[in-house]
Amino acid sequence: MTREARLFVVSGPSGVGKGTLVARVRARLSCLGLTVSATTRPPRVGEIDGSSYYFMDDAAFERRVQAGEFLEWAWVHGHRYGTLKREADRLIAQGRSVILEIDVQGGLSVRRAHPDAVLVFIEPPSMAELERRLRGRGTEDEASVSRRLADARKEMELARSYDVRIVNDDLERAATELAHVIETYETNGGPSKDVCDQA
Ligand SMILES: Nc1ncnc2c1ncn2[C@@H]1O[C@H](COP(=O)(O)OP(=O)(O)OP(=O)(O)O)[C@@H](O)[C@H]1O
Ligand SMILES: Nc1nc2c(ncn2[C@@H]2O[C@H](COP(=O)(O)O)[C@@H](O)[C@H]2O)c(=O)[nH]1
Repeated sequence: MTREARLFVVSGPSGVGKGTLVARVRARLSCLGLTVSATTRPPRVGEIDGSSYYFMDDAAFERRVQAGEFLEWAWVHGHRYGTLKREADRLIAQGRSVILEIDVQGGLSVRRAHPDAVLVFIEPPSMAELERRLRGRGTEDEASVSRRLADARKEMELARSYDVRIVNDDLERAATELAHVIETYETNGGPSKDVCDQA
């Protein structure tokens, strides 16, 4: 059986728990790659350039857009965010499946470029719980919380275009569901053990 890498897009409103879930799943499926995005958003305390994001100003981002370096990019909550082609290509070249943790506009662009990508939407148990998580994280000022909650409603309307929807209620249960989705879609295309051992 031929074994090939797959692209998995994980989207959902800001604060729903995508990063937390993906970290859990990667601890279980150690071969899974995760792209580091580029953004014009200023770094938060503790974020590291090249690891959390590639932080860049508008001019640098625009130069990369013009040079065709992005697999996808979008305006999200007032800033630009994008996946550099080389980020995904580097991981795919290693034969590993790859997760892109990106917004819905970006997810739909990825599907156009890679029709076999699997799009997973993470939903909050309720809007009240989403707000609690976003505020509880302590990273956003009041204006940013309001903007992200307003954007959340629009993003959730696009969830129906996604292949799979997972409610992140109980973290452990949701992580098991996401890991199961990835393993299921990888059945005919998962990376070989050799690839994972070398990753
Ligand atoms: N199932 C859960 N139950 C309770 N709290 C959760 C759960 N999942 C994540 N959280 C918490 O919610 C907050 C937001 O999570 P996280 O930063 O992973 O969200 P995100 O979707 O990646 O956000 P963003 O898109 O802004 O990067 C964190 O404080 C995290 O600990
Ligand atoms: N289209 C893209 N969206 C992205 C990418 N990386 C992140 N994101 C989205 O941004 C929001 C906000 O992130 P934050 O770090 O400022 O909280 C996040 O929810 C993602 O949906 C990307 O490369 N492309």
